[in-house]
Amino acid sequence: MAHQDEPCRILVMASGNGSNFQALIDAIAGDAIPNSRITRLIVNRAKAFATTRAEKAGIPWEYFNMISNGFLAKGEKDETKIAEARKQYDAALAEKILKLDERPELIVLAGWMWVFSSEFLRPLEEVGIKVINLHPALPGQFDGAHAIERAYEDLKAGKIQYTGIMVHYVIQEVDRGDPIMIQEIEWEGEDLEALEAKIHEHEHELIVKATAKVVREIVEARRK
Ligand SMILES: Nc1nc2c(c(=O)[nH]1)N[C@@H](CN(C=O)c1ccc(C(=O)N[C@@H](CCC(=O)O)C(=O)O)cc1)CN2
Ligand SMILES: NCC(=O)N[C@@H]1O[C@H](COP(=O)([O-])[O-])[C@@H](O)[C@H]1O
Repeated sequence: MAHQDEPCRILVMASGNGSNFQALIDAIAGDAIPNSRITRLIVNRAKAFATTRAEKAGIPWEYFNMISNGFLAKGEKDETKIAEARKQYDAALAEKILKLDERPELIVLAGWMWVFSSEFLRPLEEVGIKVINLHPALPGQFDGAHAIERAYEDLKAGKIQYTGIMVHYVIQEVDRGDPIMIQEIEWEGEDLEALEAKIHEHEHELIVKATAKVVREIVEARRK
């Protein structure tokens, strides 16, 4: 448990552009997320631009990938081997995080495109590390990857009248953890590219507000 007045240690995980990671960097610098520090970025894709953002912000980062780090041979198609490799990768990733000199109090998945098994989630839960995720859909609407594209198809088909985004706690069931913050987003007939841009703008605000809320809860819990 961190000392009462120490900054809340946040570890961010990303797989791509990292614009939400950047929103967190900027929010902490501008005190929109008070008394916090991003101690590390972990990416699972070598070309994730999030690493450039980390470099510019002076945040340590590392690349950790199931194939590149030797848990599965490239091109392996055997489902049993893949399933076992995923578990070993997840367990190793959790162990890596738990062994950090600066163990995080909060992990934020900011465009982390990898489904975690209990081999990752359980060891972190056991020591009280919270894991939260930004997802570009409303609870129970479009779980999983490519949510915006799927929402767009249903909007065009008139199956839904609006979409939204959320930040939620991460449990094993993908995108079914308790929501922390939810925001509905109107569709005004724009095309997919414009809708994605609008959603991303709202995401950059929501991830900051939701992270700040969880940080407050963490800091308050230290005092108990
Ligand atoms: N156990 C959980 N793991 C993750 C959660 C979660 O709620 N529970 N949230 C996701 C983030 N996410 C949606 O918000 C998500 C990301 C990726 C995928 C997915 O299908 N990934 C594939 C690989 C896809 C690719 O590499 O392009 C996979 O893991 O095999 C689904 C949902 C983060 N993890
Ligand atoms: N299922 C998870 C998922 O789809 N996450 C989405 O990845 C994007 C990351 O953007 P970024 O790399 O620019 O932050 C964001 O739109 C986020 O909601």
